[in-house]
Amino acid sequence: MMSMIGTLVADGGSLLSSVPSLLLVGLTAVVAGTAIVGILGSRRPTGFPPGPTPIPFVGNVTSIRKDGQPVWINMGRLAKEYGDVFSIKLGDKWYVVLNSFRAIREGLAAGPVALANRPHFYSTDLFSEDYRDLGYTNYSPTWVLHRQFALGAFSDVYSTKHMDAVVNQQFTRYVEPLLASGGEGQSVDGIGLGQEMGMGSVVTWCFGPGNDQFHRDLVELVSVDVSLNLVGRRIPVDIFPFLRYFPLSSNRVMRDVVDKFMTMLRTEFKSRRQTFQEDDKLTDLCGALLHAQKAAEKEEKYDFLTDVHVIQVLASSFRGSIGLLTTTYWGLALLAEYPDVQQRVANEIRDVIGKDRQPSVEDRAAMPYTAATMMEMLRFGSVAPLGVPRAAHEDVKIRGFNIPKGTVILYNIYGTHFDQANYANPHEFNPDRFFDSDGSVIASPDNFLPFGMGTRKCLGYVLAQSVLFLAFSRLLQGYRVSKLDGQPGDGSLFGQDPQYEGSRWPKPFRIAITKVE
Ligand code: HEM
Repeated sequence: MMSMIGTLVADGGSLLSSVPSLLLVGLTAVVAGTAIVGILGSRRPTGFPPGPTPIPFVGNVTSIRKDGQPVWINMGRLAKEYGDVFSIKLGDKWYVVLNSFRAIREGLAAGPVALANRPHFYSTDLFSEDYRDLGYTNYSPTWVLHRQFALGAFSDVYSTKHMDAVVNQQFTRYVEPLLASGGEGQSVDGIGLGQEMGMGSVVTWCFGPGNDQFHRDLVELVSVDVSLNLVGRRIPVDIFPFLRYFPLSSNRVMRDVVDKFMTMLRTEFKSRRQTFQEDDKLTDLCGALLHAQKAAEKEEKYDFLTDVHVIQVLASSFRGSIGLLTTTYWGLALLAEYPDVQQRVANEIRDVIGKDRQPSVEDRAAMPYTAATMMEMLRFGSVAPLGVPRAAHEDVKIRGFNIPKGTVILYNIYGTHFDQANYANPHEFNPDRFFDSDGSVIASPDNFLPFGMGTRKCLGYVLAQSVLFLAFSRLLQGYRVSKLDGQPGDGSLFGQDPQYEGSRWPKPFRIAITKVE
C-alpha cells in the first residue's frame, strides 16, 4: 500500500504535466460517446414504420417545419413519400404518424387500450398535477374510474333543458351586451365574440351564471393565455427535455400560466364547497362534482377522489373546451365568408324556431341544414389537426409494423378532413356534403373524426355539439354577420395563425354585425 502511494506521489509531477492531454482525451471520449449514443439513438427500431433519416439529437424537426408550412401539411407530404403509417424522431422520442382514416381507425380502434396512453412532456407534467388529470394521465384502472366519475357528473348537468338554459342565459347576459355595444352594423372582434359564445358557455356550464368578475377573468384567461401556451404553441422543452434545467422564458411563462389558472380554479372550488349543501339543486358541473364526491366518501368506494382529482375534472374540461372556442372562431369567419350558407341556416331557424322562442337542442332534429353546417364547421376548422398525442400502452402491431410500448402516436385529423379523396373540394365550406342521396344528414360519416375516436375520444363532444348548435342558432335568430367593407378578397378570414402548431386558429379578424328586424 505504502509503495503504491509512494509511486503515485512520485508520479505526481509527470501526472500534472500531462493534465492538458488527459483533459483532451477525456473530452474526446465524451464527445465520441455522445456522438455514438446520438447515432445509435437515431436508428429506427426493428420492424418500425419507415420515415426520413433523423439528424442525431435534433431528429426530424426540419422535415416537419419545411417551407414554413404547418406541421400537419408537412405530415401529409411525408406520407406521400413513406406511406400513411410512417415514423419521425423529435428530440429524444420516436413518433409514429397515422396519416389516413384507415390507418387511424386501425390504430385507435385496435383493442381498447393498445394506443390509449398519452405521452408525458414538461407541459403535461405541470398541467396534470402529477398525472391526476383526465386528458394526459395514462390508461389505468384508476384513470377509468376517474373518467366514469367525471362522465357521471357531466350527465347530471347534460339534460337538454339544462343545456338550453345555460347557453341562452350566457347569450342574454354576456353576448347580447357585447353585440349591442357598438351600434348598428358595428365592427366586432371575432375572437372576443367567439370567446363569449364558446368558452363563456362552458364557464357558465361549469360554475353557473354568478360572479361576473370571475366569469370574465376565467373566459379571458382560458381563451388567451392557456390556449396560446398549452394547446396552440409547442414549447422547445417538450421536444428537448434537458431544457427544463435552463432558465428559458418559455418555461417560466408556462409555469406562470398554469399557476394562475389552477389557483383560480382551486379558489372557486373551495369557496363553492363552503356554501354547498348536499340537497342543493344541481345547476352546474362544480356542484355536481361536489355532490358526487360527497356520495363517494360515504360509500368509501373511490378513495382516489381527492380534491386534486375533482378540480382536475374542471381543469380538463376547460382545456378540452379550447377546441370549442377555436371552432366558434372558425364558424364566425366561415359564416361571414359564405353569406348563402348563413342565409339557409337563418331560414331554417325562422321556419322551425321563429323569432320569439329561444332555441333548444330538441330543435336540431328538425333543422338538418343547421346540423350539417355545424359538422362542416368542425371539419373545416379541424382545430385539433393532429389530435391529442397518444402513446402505445403496450407493444402493438399496426399494418404489420412493430410499435413498441411508449412510442408517441400522432393522427392526422386535418389530413383526413382535407383529403380530396374523402371530401370533394375540401377547401370549400359546403354543408351539403353531409347529406346522403335521400336528403338526410349522415349521422356518423366515414372520414369524420373531429373528436378523435376509441377509448380516449373527447369527453366533451356532446357538450361541444350542443353549445355550437345553440349558440349559432341564437346568434342567427337575431343577427347577421358579414365581412367588413374594404376587407381583402375571398378567403381573407381564413389565414392560419402561424404562432400555433398544436391547434388551427384563424388569424385575428373583425366582422360586421347587423341586427335582424
Ligand atoms: C369543438 C370542440 C372540441 C373538439 C374539436 C375536441 C377535440 C378533442 C380531441 C381530438 C381529443 C383527443 C381524442 C383522442 O385522443 O381520441 C379530445 C380530448 C378531450 N377533450 Fe375534447 N374537443 C372539443 C371540446 C371539448 C369540450 C367542450 C370538453 C369538456 C367539457 C372536452 C374535453 C376533452 C377531454 C377531457 C379530453 C381528453 C380525453 C382523454 O384523454 O381521455 N373537449 N378533444
